[in-house]
Amino acid sequence: MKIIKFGGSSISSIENIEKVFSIIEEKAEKEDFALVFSAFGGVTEQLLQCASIAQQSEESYNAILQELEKRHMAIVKKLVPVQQQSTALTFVKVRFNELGDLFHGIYLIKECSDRTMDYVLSFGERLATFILTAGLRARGKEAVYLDARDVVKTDDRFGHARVDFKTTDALINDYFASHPGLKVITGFIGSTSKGETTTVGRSGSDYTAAIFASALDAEGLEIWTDVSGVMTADPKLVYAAFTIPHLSYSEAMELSHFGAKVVFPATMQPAMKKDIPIVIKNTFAPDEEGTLISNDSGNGKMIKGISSMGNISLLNIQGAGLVEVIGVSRRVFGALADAEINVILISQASSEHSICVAIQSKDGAKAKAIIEQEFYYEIKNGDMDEVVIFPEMAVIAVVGENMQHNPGASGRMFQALGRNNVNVTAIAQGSSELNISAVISQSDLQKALNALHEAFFLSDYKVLHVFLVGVGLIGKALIKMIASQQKKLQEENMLDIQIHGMANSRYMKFHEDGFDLNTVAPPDENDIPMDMDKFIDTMSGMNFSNSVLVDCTASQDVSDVYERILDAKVGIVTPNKKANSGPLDTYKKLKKLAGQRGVRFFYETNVAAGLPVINTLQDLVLSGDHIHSIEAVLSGSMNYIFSELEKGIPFSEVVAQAKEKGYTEPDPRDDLSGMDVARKILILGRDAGQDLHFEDVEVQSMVPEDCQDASSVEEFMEKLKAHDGHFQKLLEEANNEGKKLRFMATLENGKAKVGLNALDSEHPFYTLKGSDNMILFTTERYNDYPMIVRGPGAGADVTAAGVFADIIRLGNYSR
Ligand SMILES: NC(=O)C1=CN([C@@H]2O[C@H](COP(=O)(O)OP(=O)(O)OC[C@H]3O[C@@H](n4cnc5c(N)ncnc54)[C@H](OP(=O)(O)O)[C@@H]3O)[C@@H](O)[C@H]2O)C=CC1
Ligand SMILES: N[C@@H](CC=O)C(=O)O
Repeated sequence: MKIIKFGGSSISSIENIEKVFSIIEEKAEKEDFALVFSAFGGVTEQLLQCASIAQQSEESYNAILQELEKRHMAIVKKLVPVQQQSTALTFVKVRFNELGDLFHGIYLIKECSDRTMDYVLSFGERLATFILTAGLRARGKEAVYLDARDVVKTDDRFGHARVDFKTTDALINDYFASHPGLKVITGFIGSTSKGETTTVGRSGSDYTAAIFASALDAEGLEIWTDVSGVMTADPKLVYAAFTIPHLSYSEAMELSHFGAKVVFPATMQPAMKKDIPIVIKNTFAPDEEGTLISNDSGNGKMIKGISSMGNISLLNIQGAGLVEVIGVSRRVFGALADAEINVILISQASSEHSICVAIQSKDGAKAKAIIEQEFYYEIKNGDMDEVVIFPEMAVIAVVGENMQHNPGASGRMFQALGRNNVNVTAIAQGSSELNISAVISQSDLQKALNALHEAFFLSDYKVLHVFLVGVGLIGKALIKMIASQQKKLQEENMLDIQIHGMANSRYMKFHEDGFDLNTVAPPDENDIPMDMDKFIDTMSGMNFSNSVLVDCTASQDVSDVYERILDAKVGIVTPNKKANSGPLDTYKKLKKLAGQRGVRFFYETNVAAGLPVINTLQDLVLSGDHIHSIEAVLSGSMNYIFSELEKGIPFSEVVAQAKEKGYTEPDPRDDLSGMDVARKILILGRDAGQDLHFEDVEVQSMVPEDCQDASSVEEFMEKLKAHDGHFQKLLEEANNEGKKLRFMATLENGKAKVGLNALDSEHPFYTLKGSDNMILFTTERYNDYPMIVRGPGAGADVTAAGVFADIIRLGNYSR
């Protein structure tokens, strides 16, 4: 025999009741059981509401009561055929008459005692169970209504009465022995030895079910609700949370204590004592496995779930005068207990200098006052500091029986929190090693839960949360590329890349669950006006673990916020060269900060788009090589321009083509002036370990003087036409000597040079074509022949691919 309980949400409507009846009918073919029901969904709350209104001497409770009566009558009429309705309709009518009288009494005396309230609330379960019994009978079941008050005997602590198990067990067994058929039992209620109605506290119907299961030595207890069992974390905060298939009683208790509200600890006690397995099932997804709670912990996973509790305040009681003074804890906890303040977590360092106590925020001010009163003289004498209260905190706890004697859980927990910039204010772990709890700021709660969830349950699976600034040529190509690879990365590389924010210079938009990258369009006037501070605030507000800012702009304003971003332990990936080619101090500061914060700052595409130049150079330096010189063609657009010029196309036209093909900077003057290449050689020099300043780079500009100040790119392109002859002449001069024009950068002896060179056929750059780049590293190890990197060095796809590769690398690093 099993006990099967359905909660209020499972029977909140006719459609749901039909689902419950189908489950019951299917089960009845296979096994023997008794049923326990709660009140119909929402009824208990409405009865409480009526009582509260009536106490204020307002008659408006009548309207609610009438609605309730109508609802119950309507359910009877739907479940029971007309010929059989009279008993159930009469039962409902009589109960509502009684309720009307009761509320009138409360209305007259403006008072509703706990005793009266229990009686009021009992109507919810009695009405629902009676009606459902009638419904089952109408479907041909031999169903018997059992008012639990006849068998569940309690003391008279109204509201949370204690069960007299000896009497109750005997009465239940007698009843079951003498009543054949399917017993349909009211949850939540009992009665005193004098016959007064009582309720058995929070989640009382679950408790009733456990009381019956225990009394009857049932083979199992099933609790059917609206969720598919106990989840690894709160699914509202952790979207990757999943149902835990198997928990021990202790694990379930720990999890429920900290907010996994599927089962309530006290509920389990009677079942636990008799070793009766409890299964949590979902009425709306009956085929799902649910959670089994039994005396063993199931699989060997170290951590079973992560729970949390918000609205916590932390009291810090400290002072030199507390050290080695016996009785301080007794006084602290005695004072709090006297004031009926529940202590959620305690932490005291062995120095005895401070005691931290976590309590509910609502008790914060009172607790502070009480402790300060208790230690009035110590504070006055300076032996103790004033009590400090940290509001808006949360407690998170990782729970699992297999942590016992198994090192590593706390290491993984605090590493995950630290890596995601979550500050831990207090820690507690009992010697049972069933849970490790930490107090953190409430604002970090979601991030912390996700970070821990990933660390313990998805350690092979990583979610990377991308915030993209710059949705132009490169940004758009990047989105397309991620969209096309997203599924493959998820399935084959366990890396889930989601874009949650995007912005251009005018607008920004966000999506908590991640944009659909196949359909998303750049932000426009229907979105939010762009404001970099607000962009960062929204990003921080989303509080994701593993976030990365991807800057696909050429903007100084955006690179100016990198310090803030890294400081907040958010990684950066960027093709934007502004930060690394700005003041040397900034370059150094960003590198240092990324190291200190343990986050990644990747900028492979700063030089030669997707070609592996930065990584190669950094690996050379890290492995102890010394860079003697760098000789390079670093501009895809300039190489394209000067190689296409050879085909006899006018200079201004090839510049337009380079722009059209996406090789140039947003403003092609950045390329023609040599600035873009100057930035690149500066970055290479710095990554090679040299303290280079922009002034150390000698730059030859190709921008004709009268074009430099053109007020727009269009005007510049127009003005350039007048100089086609000049560039044609340069080309002819080179060609006449059997040479080709290449725009190059060199770095040697701490000096960099950028400019146009005529090179003969012996030179490695002579054969370069289109947007090719080529970089020759002459180093201590690569001395006789330089190390060479060559390939297309500009263009939307190769650049986006480089940015994408950096993003993936960053995702893999944070595993
Ligand atoms: N093209 C290439 O081959 C390569 C390019 N790069 C680098 O990639 C970066 C992007 O280049 P590309 O895509 O061609 O440039 P685009 O001009 O096509 O796009 C730039 C994007 O940045 C946005 N933007 C500009 N300023 C801001 C700001 N202050 N705040 C928010 N968004 C801003 C623009 O918005 P809006 O549309 O509103 O102006 C636009 O969406 C540059 O740094 C470039 O040097 C690096 C390697 C190769
Ligand atoms: N404009 C640049 C591309 C990005 O760095 C180039 O021409 O190489």
